[in-house]
Amino acid sequence: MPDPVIAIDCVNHYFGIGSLRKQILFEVCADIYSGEVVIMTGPSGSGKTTLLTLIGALRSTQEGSMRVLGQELRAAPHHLLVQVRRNIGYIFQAHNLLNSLTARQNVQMSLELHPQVSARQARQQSAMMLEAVGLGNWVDYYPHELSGGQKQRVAIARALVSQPKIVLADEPTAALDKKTGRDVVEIMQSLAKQQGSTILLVTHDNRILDVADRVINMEDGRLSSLTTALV
Ligand SMILES: Nc1ncnc2c1ncn2[C@@H]1O[C@H](COP(=O)(O)OP(=O)(O)OP(=O)(O)O)[C@@H](O)[C@H]1O
Repeated sequence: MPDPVIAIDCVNHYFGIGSLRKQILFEVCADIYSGEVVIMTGPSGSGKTTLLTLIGALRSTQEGSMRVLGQELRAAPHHLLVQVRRNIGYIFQAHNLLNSLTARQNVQMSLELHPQVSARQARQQSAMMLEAVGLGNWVDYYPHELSGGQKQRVAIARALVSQPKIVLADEPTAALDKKTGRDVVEIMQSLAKQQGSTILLVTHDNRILDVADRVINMEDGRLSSLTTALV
């Protein structure tokens, strides 16, 4: 068995201090391997987003071990966290596109963290990625000129253009209708399979569970045993 790209061991997490301190995650353990599409489900407030932000090196791991791409994140210095983040594509429910930039410029932004990619290559790769998500005719449009589904596709293109080893997606279909939501997830799945990326996707949307290789469930801060593949 190869090493997991994400190895979570006995992670606890707390919010608040003093008498307000509250435990949110309880002894969470999971191993996620290269190329896997894993969906995390669970009730609102159960701790899914918290876990995703810990994996994404966006929040400090307090207790336990969180190894991402071979790097221990707990107590890691800032520059190592930044290095890990460069290998992760993030897709959040609020797509966070910059309104003053076109679709292509929004996508291109994530390549600016990669100095080995020239500006010309970045422009070309961004346009190609938008083409891949079905927005070839929309590269020069601004976010306010695009529909919710189109904006979400721009966010996917932005997350995938740098060929990240890991894609973390939090409710990527929440604002979308059934068909668009499914399209968006299938695009993510096929692009990630082509690039060999690992996808961890949080969703309440039962209709997309079949794209997963595995489904894991969070309840009251505890990750329940992994179910076998649904496909
Ligand atoms: N910054 C914070 N400070 C204090 N409590 C927080 C903070 N962020 C989240 N929480 C609490 O932690 C718990 C887990 O929140 P989290 O967002 O991880 O859940 P979730 O499973 O992603 O929920 P949802 O499906 O509604 O997004 C909730 O009780 C929430 O109120």
